[in-house]
Amino acid sequence: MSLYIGVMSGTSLDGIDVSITDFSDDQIQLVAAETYPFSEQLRRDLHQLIATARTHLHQLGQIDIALGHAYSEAINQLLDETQIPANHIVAIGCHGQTVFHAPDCRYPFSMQIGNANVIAEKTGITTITDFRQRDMVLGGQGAPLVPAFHQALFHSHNENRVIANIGGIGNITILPKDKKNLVSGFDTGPGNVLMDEWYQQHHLDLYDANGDWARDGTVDEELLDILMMDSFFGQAIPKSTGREYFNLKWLANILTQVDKAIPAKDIQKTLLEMTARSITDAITTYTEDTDAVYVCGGGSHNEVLMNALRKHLPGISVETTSKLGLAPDWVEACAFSWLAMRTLAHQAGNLPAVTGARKPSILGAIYPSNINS
Ligand SMILES: Nc1ncnc2c1ncn2[C@@H]1O[C@H](COP(=O)(O)OP(=O)(O)OP(=O)(O)O)[C@@H](O)[C@H]1O
Ligand SMILES: CC(=O)N[C@H]1[C@@H]2OC[C@@H](O2)[C@@H](O)[C@@H]1O[C@H](C)C(=O)O
Repeated sequence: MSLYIGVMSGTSLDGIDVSITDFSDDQIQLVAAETYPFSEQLRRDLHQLIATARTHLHQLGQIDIALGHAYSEAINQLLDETQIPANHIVAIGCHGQTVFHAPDCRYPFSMQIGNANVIAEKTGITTITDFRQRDMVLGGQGAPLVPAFHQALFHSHNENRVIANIGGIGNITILPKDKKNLVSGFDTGPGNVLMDEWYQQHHLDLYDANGDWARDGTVDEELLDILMMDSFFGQAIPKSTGREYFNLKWLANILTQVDKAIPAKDIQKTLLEMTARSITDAITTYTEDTDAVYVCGGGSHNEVLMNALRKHLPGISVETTSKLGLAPDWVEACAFSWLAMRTLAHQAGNLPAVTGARKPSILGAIYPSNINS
């Protein structure tokens, strides 16, 4: 056994995904996975930090350490539930919580918090984090990073595949069956983030389960046209984005350009349609002869969204990654355990064709355990 842990808490702030994967004998086998909720306080602090992009350094330090403890507790809980001793785990790959992603400024950076000193100490397991910034030093976007894992796990010689992750933000990986054609991938824009934020304005829950609220709404074509005019959608690749750009302020600004009152659930349905269209436009623009699209991330549970994707991709099969043997909720966490494995093996984790980096690079910072070493 060659067991690695992956930890992902993504842009949706819906919790901490922890996976245990076995990479022995060149296989990629999910052993166990679970999502653990943030405490209400931590979720609120993270949300405020991300939504306002403002903080005191003291508070930032506190949230960084608190999140390190929350990750450690989640990891230790999964080890407890599975009865796997910590010293059977080679390493943890922890994505951390993105609080700001700025790939296109003078000194590009991507800030993930969740202190890895805490994780290495509280779990007794070597921890790897800060996966994005080395790629950015090399001129890359630092994102998306999962395409290399998608290639390792999901590439097929018989089928032209696209993997579509629909988390808070959406991103696709294009996997041509002919290996001579390069694997590519990029962020497509908002996944669930705007739908979530709009839903939270009108309900007490965090998201529109199964798309039930949107289901009864009607797409407002005028609003959709304005939403789709955003320059990010037409921007050349490589590209990546985040909540610092696509957020309620962005939406409010666009709503002022529509000279009429639109019912809230019609806005929800229009946001859903924008997510679907931005993904399917990206697929039709950048691929030829796609046979199948496999969806992962929480958006795969939204029936209305899945049907919208199908409507815009006639003749192409649209399923979830479960069909390929890995449930959609665990793809990102597994990807970061795989990236940790690559780092320890001194192998590159980024794909320059995806991020735009000048060359492949080993990614991440290693925080060695005291117990295993
Ligand atoms: N049953 C469901 N019905 C509809 N939507 C759902 C359901 N379950 C999850 N989601 C959506 O998926 C989101 C979480 O997705 P996921 O965990 O993939 O995002 P993330 O990892 O935080 O984001 P990212 O990939 O951008 O980092 C929720 O916020 C919600 O919008
Ligand atoms: C900066 C950042 O955290 N980006 C995330 C986000 O969520 C989806 C999309 O935007 C993707 O680019 C990336 O996450 C995945 C894990 C990635 O790097 O592939």
